[in-house]
Amino acid sequence: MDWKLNRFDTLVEMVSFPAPTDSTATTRLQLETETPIREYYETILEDGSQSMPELTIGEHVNFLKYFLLNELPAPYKAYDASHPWLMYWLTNGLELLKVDLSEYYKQISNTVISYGSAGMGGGMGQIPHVASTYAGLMTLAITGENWKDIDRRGTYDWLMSLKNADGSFKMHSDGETDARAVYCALCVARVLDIMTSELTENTVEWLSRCQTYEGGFGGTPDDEAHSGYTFCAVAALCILDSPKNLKSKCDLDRLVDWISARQLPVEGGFQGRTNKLVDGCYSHWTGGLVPLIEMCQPEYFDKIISREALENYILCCCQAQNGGLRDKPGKSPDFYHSNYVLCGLSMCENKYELRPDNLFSYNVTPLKEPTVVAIDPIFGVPNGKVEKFRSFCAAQKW
Ligand SMILES: CC(C)=CCC/C(C)=C/CC/C(C)=C/COP(=O)(O)OP(=O)(O)O
Ligand SMILES: [Zn+2]
Repeated sequence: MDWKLNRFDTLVEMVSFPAPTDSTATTRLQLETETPIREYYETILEDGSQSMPELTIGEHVNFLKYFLLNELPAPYKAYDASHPWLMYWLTNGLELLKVDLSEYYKQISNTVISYGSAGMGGGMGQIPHVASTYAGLMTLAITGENWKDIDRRGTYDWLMSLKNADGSFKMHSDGETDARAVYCALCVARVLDIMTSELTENTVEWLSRCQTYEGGFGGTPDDEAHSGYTFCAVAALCILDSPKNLKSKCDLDRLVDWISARQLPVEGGFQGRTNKLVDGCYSHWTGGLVPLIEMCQPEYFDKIISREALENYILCCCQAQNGGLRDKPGKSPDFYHSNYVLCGLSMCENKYELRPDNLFSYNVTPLKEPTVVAIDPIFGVPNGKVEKFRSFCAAQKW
């Protein structure tokens, strides 16, 4: 019998599976993706002919700033229901890159508030949607403007209208129910300080039911585990109760194993679900789970994933030559990937620990000279922004 050490230095039995007799579309795609990445790493790491690339900050700033300040080209009409998302991805990406956007804060905020004050739509005149509202309010948390224009009572009543009896939420009136909706609704309720026991009744139980036999969470109970939904579910559990208590709300060990298994051995980046390809945005959706668990179980610090391998993937494979960050080599950069790859890089550069005196706030310690701003691991904006917005709201009547 063969034995090996797992990452907690415990002996485990090695299981060997027979080699597949034939390739499948999945294995072919995986090989097509990993082979050029392996070859590229070999030129850097083995013969030393190239050095590890740095974050090309200037190029990424130009890419994001151009699109923040100019009219979007025609192909972007597909984003017509995602105006608040465009504002969030571009503003947050630039803030993470330490750009001072204060001269544009008022203009950005006036645009965002035009999407609604008691739930925001995807654009002017569109029905309110929790994902648009999450993105819009996170943008306002960054800018610090127009906070008094938010109708908190109206937002609360609207969130209650989206609540299902089983504790879950719909994305919009008559819309779909999933873990994204729960995360977005709770982020909105927390930042506006309108969380009540009525709003959150049964929600922990519903989220717990989304954890699958694999250890990750599906969008709804019995769905396939996917890191987009896993991030939403686990971050939502952290909003409902301190990250310290995560282990009483889910099978934490299974979750930890599932997260570790999402880091691909050649690429170093993450996939979002079993047997799928690496993608830069999972640096946040999968990688963002790591600090939440490290805050709950400090002894797991740097044992769940390799931050170094993820940084290699981000720096070597996600940077487009002319600026912007992307899913993988061969893909074009976009705002969504630019933001979430930078969020992942920020997680790599910092250690998060719960404060002993307040289990909802955390100390952030840089692990090295940071290239990007430290992110709030639950809300996805620079650390401290949500608490400032929440304190402002807590001092107002509603
Ligand atoms: C707050 C908020 C709105 C969060 C969104 C979370 C998120 C990213 C969910 C992902 C949903 C999903 C099943 C993608 C699969 O896409 P795919 O099949 O194209 O990708 P894959 O092959 O990598 O699984
Ligand atoms: Zn992606």
